[in-house]
Amino acid sequence: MSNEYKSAWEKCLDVIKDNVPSSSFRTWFEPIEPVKLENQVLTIQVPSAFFYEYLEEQFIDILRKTLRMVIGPGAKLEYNVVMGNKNGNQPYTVSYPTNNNVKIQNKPLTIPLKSDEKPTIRNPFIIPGIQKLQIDPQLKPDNTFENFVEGDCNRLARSAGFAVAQNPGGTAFNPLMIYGNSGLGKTHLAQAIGIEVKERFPDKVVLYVNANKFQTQYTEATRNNNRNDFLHFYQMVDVLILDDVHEFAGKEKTQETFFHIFNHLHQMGKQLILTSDKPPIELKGMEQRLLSRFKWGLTADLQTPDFETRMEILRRKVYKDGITLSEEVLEYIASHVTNNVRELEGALVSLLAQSMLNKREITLELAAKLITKLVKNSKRELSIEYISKVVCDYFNMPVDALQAKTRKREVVQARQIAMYFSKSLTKYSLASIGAQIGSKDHATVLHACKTVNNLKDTDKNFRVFVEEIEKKLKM
Ligand SMILES: Nc1ncnc2c1ncn2[C@@H]1O[C@H](COP(=O)(O)OP(=O)(O)OP(=O)(O)O)[C@@H](O)[C@H]1O
Repeated sequence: MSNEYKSAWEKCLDVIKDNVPSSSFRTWFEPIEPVKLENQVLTIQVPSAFFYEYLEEQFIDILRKTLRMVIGPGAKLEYNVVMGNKNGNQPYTVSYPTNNNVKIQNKPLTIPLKSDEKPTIRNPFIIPGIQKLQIDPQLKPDNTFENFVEGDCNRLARSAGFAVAQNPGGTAFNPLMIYGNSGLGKTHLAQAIGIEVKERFPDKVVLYVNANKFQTQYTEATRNNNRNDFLHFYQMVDVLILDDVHEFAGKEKTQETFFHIFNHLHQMGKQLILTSDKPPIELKGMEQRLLSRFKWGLTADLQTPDFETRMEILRRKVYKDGITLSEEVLEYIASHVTNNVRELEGALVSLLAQSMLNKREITLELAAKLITKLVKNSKRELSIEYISKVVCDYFNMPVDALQAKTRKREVVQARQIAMYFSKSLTKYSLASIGAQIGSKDHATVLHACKTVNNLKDTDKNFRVFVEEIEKKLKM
């Protein structure tokens, strides 16, 4: 008698298993625990509010029919939803009835709340007002394969990406990790895969998110006790594109959460696409178990495009914008802006803007004048490694000294200056800088920046060091 609820639920599972895809069964039914069966009301426990909603939204018909078959025509379902506790870590459960008598289409995507509870946040990408769970993939429509110029610099990454798009989750390239310096097309290529998947398989759930946004969402979810919802949301995605994964450096909790999402998706045969500014082996401040997973699939780099590829990128852009430009002007741009596709596009845009503003034809002279200025003023992308090297050279110490666990005054000072310039001259986060310089946390970097600012104001010698290093860095 006491185990009646268990055997009833097992019978239900036998029926459900034959009627839903096996991946759905594993995700949405295996985690359910039967709790009790009283007066034909079966209570089941689900891990989150989101889980409850999803079952009600997607599986209510099969649940209802199965319960009636197994328990009888008067069968009803009730949920115990596990909630995070606002004041501590102990989870607690809240009971919800199923919407047995309510038409699902009319049911809003919210749960009845106790008066003192704040509404739980739904997943951040759902398009409001649409009842069926739909996700805006967050892809920029121009970032297609068609608009991505192929060259020796990107051939491997592009073909791997294309293969993944034909058969997401079904190739050996899982995860596909695309890495390369800034402005070389990582985001474009990763999104091209997403766009192609959506075109070929419109029902697949594709999602692009950059690491910073993921981190912010995770922090919000933790603050609002919605971590389970957050996890479940990401675990539903078929193709997850995570851009700039190096931004996770030093963020242990976020890495841990992503690790679970990664494992779940990979196990379920879902596709992961990651981008980074470095190959996994050079990523600092990342957990080893995460790095080893990054290496499971294919790691492909994007290199600086050669002259021909740069010319083709310019020609396509000019053609797309309906502008005519002489080959010699294009050649001038392509031979002077060499490191970065974003800068190449930027140079072209500035040239067009100048010519429109001054109502002047774009001649080679105008191009030469503008590009010389642009190249001279273009801020070189500084890396944390480069900054560390310049600082250590200045103080005549080996660059490894910054990583040493020492409190020697000169090392601490050099480390603080390297942190200060990394914060002011790169777009890395405090956590990422700390992870790369001496494995410190974000608070240490913040403290370093404050200390350097203070000493610049109060200590003349120190100010001279900082100014001289700054000159070298900006040379
Ligand atoms: N092979 C290419 N063909 C056409 N356009 C390209 C190509 N590579 C890059 N681009 C264009 O260059 C610009 C910068 O590319 P993207 O933003 O993808 O670079 P990224 O490597 O992700 O840079 P970051 O690391 O700074 O985010 C975009 O406008 C993109 O469309």
